[in-house]
Amino acid sequence: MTRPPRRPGPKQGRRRHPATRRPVLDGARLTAYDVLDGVSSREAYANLLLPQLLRERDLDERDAAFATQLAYGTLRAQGTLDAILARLVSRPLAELDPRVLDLLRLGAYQLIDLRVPSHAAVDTTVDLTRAVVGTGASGLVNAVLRKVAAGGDRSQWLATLGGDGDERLALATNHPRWIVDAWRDALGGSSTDPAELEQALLADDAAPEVHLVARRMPRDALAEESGGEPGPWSPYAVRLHGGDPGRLPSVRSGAAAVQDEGSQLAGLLLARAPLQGRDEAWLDMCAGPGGKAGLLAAVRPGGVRLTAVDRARHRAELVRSALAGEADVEVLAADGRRPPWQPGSFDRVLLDAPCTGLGALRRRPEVRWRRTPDDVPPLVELQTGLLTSALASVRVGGVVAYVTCSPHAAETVAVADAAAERDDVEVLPVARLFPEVPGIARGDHGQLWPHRHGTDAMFMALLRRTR
Ligand SMILES: C[S@@+](CC[C@H](N)C(=O)[O-])C[C@H]1O[C@@H](n2cnc3c(N)ncnc32)[C@H](O)[C@@H]1O
Repeated sequence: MTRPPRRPGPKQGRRRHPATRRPVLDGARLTAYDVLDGVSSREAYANLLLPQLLRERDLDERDAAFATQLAYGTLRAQGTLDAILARLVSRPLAELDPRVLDLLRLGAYQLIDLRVPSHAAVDTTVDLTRAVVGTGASGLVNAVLRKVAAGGDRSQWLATLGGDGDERLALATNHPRWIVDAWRDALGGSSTDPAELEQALLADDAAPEVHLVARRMPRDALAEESGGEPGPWSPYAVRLHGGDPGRLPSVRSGAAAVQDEGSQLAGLLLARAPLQGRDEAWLDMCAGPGGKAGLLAAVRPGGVRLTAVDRARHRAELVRSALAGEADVEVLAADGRRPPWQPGSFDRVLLDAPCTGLGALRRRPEVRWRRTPDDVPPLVELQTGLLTSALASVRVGGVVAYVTCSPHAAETVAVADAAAERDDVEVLPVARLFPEVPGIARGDHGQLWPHRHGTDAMFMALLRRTR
């Protein structure tokens, strides 16, 4: 959505003396700025901070949509915006007042991606600068943004920035270089079709549709209530094209919930896995905040007891709320690597491991700039420890589903394949359990993709204890 500024109102076109000009701040832009500031100064998560600010400030629907577009769009495009700004600011960007840098990004995003008329984008950002930083900084913001506007839109700026193939791809798709490399690697390494890689990265950057899961109600009833359509892969999924899912009575009651269709398939993987012998005890080893545990509780056969665990006490509490009203469930705050249960206690174990989240960037716009390649090795160590414990927790003949919301090879295939080298573990092919989902096989494991499946890039491996 691109819209002209609503304020400062009727006098907008008139020339005024800067000293006497009293801007009325634009609620949408101020809210978007506050999100950027929260992300950069307090490491806030945009997907948590923005809804909170929208609620507190009671913005109307139009302003709320514009604030969302500005905040998320600016965060996603940060790498490209910074590459442009670095050409126009004489100091290194890191030496700027962080508030000024955020304001420059917000203005530049409107100019290059939304094509807001330059006077509107520049004037509103200068007003915002005066209000949140002071008049001193407004001259710099004004001058730099005028140069951004003079350089044209995104495609003109990309041509100006130049760079080699991968650098250009990173800028064009709003990803850091190392994530471009990781996605290529996951899609097939050097034999990856460049057009598919670009499509995948663009899909990873696009705002996702909202997916619902019908947990304790028929899916058709949820589709009718929400005005959405049945999802193509999960028998429980409904895809929404708009609207606020939080207002739906079924979501409020817990009969349905918001859950990416890929996450639903990850839960279903555990439920569908072939098992020999008893099927009575399921474990969700990293359950917070309880999305997959909620689905497992709903789809388990009668008589199955579900234990849901999270190391973080507050996340375990969220699981408790997600499972409220369910019988035969137990929620524990515990470290999955030092389990309070006996070895071999469970028939099925879901390990939805903590990971870089590189497959869910579309819903967490700032994460791509916060993560670095250095985050990967400690996560791999944690994932490996948790998988070892998951395999110890499952009985002989039982199954472990290892899942990440990342396609990065080190935390997916490498972790699962290392475990599969043990002489008491066998790999079960994932694609066989999802014949209705094309293009899911990643060797014997499974991989969903935003550009193929319209889901997060979830990785899934299925391992069976053989002795
Ligand atoms: C990817 S999230 C799980 C998402 C969840 N399965 C869902 O669908 O809502 C990973 C979770 O693992 C938890 N975690 C991290 N280290 C852990 C550990 N050593 N033991 C148990 N849980 C852990 C984190 O607190 C986080 O809630």
